[in-house]
Amino acid sequence: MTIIGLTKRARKLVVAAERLMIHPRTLATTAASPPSFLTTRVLYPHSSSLNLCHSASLNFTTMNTNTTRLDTIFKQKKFLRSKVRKDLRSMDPTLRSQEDDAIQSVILEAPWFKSCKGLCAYISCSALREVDTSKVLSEILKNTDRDDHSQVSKKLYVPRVEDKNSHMRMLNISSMNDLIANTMDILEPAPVDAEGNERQDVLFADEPVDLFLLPGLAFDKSGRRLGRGGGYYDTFLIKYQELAKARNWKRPLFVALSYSLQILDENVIPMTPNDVLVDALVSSSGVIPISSAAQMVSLAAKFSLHRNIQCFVPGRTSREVKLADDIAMWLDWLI
Ligand SMILES: Nc1nc2c(c(=O)[nH]1)N(C=O)[C@@H](CNc1ccc(C(=O)N[C@@H](CCC(=O)O)C(=O)O)cc1)CN2
Ligand SMILES: Nc1ncnc2c1ncn2[C@@H]1O[C@H](COP(=O)(O)OP(=O)(O)OP(=O)(O)O)[C@@H](O)[C@H]1O
Repeated sequence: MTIIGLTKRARKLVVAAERLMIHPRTLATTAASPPSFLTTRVLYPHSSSLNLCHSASLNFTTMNTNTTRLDTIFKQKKFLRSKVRKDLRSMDPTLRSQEDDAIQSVILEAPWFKSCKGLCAYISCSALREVDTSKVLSEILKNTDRDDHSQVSKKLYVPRVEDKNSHMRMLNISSMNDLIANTMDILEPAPVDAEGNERQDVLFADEPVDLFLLPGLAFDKSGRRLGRGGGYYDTFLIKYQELAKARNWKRPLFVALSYSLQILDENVIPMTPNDVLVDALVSSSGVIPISSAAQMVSLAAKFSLHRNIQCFVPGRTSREVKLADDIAMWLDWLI
């Protein structure tokens, strides 16, 4: 890739990134047109009768139609969840463990992970057949404990379910001993630590997090994510996006962890306007960047590698090396 070629491509990405910063990444605001399944006749069963309605009953009919449409989407989600759960249950344990290791190695080596200073991650639950996060978490916590600066020390927040109305908090932990099993048998932090101090809630922290590592049942390469149906994550991600916008913080990267069998064809995962798209997927084959923000990160990583090689190419002029340095700095600033 030439430097000139890179700047042109990078410029396009900046425009895309600016658009991304203006619009939060919910399906309602980012999709140029509704996904095909939202416009099919199946989901608009009463659309032909709408024209015949008296205007006074139009609102009621529209509400009814929307409810029917949502009901259908939730039914489709439920059906898909059962299918993926079944596939996960019959996944070969050796393959699962290989994918767990590969996914975690990809994360630990990723520049966006190495450089991140704060993140929200889930505590994987083997009974739910979730991609394992134990190695990633122990790397993060090892670093917090030892204060060994071989990598950036990271502040870790993990989920705690507060009630059944999709209310979840992300609380700071510094050790796996801070966790206890909840009624769903998922490990989560108690609201107060051993000294009786309230744990820090990421929504009240002075510093932003750069990254979310997200669980889910199914994903696709356009960023759709099917959760477990509680609405906890979508509600939280929207709240965090609003907070970041109000504080003028850079929006964190939303990265979902996925076994290969959980990556479905595009347009198969039904979506509602409240569903939040992810920026990237990590599978055992590597990172799949989706949003322009994620593509920019991946581009910067590739360029930084390219630059390191270019600096040592005999015959490279100091002007070219300087230009490469400037672009790398510019990309660092941008992402
Ligand atoms: N590890 C982890 N922690 C998490 C989540 C998650 O998905 N994974 N959450 C993400 O929201 C929140 C908790 N939400 C959850 C929602 C459903 C189930 C669950 O056990 N679902 C069963 C089916 C239950 C049913 O339908 O009756 C399942 O999926 O098999 C667990 C957690 C917060 N913490
Ligand atoms: N038929 C329905 N009508 C209205 N709301 C529903 C219906 N079925 C489920 N919900 C609610 O919609 C919310 C979001 O459900 P959704 O399927 O988007 O969750 P999810 O994306 O799988 O979960 P999460 O965000 O935790 O990963 C939940 O609070 C759920 O209770």
